[in-house]
Amino acid sequence: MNIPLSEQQCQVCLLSSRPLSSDDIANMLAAIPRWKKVQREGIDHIQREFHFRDFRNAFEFAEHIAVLAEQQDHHPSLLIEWGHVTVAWTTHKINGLHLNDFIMAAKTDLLLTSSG
Ligand SMILES: C[C@H](O)[C@H](O)[C@H]1CNC2=NC(N)=NC(=O)C2=N1
Repeated sequence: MNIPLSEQQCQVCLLSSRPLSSDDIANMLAAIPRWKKVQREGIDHIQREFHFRDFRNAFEFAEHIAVLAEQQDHHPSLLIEWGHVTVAWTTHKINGLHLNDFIMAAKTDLLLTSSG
């Protein structure tokens, strides 16, 4: 029985780890349907835009993500704007997507419900 992504912990990613294949990415995106695969400078990321009523709420949500990132030692790209936070995950060490990125995306979605 698979453990939900949001309940998994990020693993140590080795330099020798290979980025996920397009098929793997497509399969794993099914578990986090609000996220989409994008390219930034030719590198695969998974990205989602969250909407809030103002800047303060956007900033507070981003703060929760920052705490999570420190806990898991896996860090996002965050764009914080009035009413919006755009979150993107990739694994810099391998210049591509890793299971850790999907774990963090699922944990990010959970923050939304817990941070209200
Ligand atoms: C030394 C530290 O563990 C590494 O630099 C971690 C930090 N956070 C990270 N975050 C992301 N997104 N990718 C990484 O490769 C990464 N590496």
